[in-house]
Amino acid sequence: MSQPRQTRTFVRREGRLTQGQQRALEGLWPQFGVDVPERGVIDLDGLFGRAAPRVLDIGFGDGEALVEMAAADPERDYLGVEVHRPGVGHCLLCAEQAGLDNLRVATVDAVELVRHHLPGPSLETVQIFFPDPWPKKRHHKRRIIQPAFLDLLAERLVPGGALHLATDWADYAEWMLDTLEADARFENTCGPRAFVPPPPPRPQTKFERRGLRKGHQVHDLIYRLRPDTAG
Ligand SMILES: C[S@@+](CC[C@H](N)C(=O)[O-])C[C@H]1O[C@@H](n2cnc3c(N)ncnc32)[C@H](O)[C@@H]1O
Repeated sequence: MSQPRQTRTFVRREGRLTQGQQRALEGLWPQFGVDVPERGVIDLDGLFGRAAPRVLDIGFGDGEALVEMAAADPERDYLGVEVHRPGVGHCLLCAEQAGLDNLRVATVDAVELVRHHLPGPSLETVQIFFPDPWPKKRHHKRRIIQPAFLDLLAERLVPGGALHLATDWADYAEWMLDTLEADARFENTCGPRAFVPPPPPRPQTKFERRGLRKGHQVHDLIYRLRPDTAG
């Protein structure tokens, strides 16, 4: 499959905020929010107040699965990035209820965050659960999984770091396989062109439930950055 290089991303930022979400965005931002600088990389040790293995969750939606993962895994730090502000507000409310101190949230374009503001190699895991599928063929170039994005992830992941993807769109699952298997820096942890056998090692997400209700099959893929090819 020939795939275009990624040139720009298409994101939906706004949406109706509940009063609680609006209050959370204002009141809880100092505790959980990441003020991404106009230029330069984020000091992750300073942000989390410690040195620890780090997980980047791209497009966390309402954040409930992300909060569940962070709460169950206090030894690792979780950095979520999401542009849809109601989801961010909901995530902040959940993070406060869970009493988390290992979660931080950014509301910028994930591609820009990874490209310009994350030091490399700094991430033990990157997870992208149910990214926008862009099902029309003429929109495939908008999909976040692209060779150029893998270039960025290969630079930001630590040697041996994991890239965990999930989708409920069969065509996107094949696209992910084609893109990752063509990149010699990444190794499929389940064997060539294999999906992770169910159940996947992660909580169920909101969009996953939506897909299952529509009768979609869910596919998870976990790749590792080969240690000798780390960026
Ligand atoms: C289909 S939803 C999946 C949400 C969540 N992971 C789940 O499984 O419920 C995709 C999410 O990715 C977010 N998103 C899409 N492109 C993004 C980008 N470039 N940067 C940050 N978030 C993005 C959207 O706002 C949306 O909330």
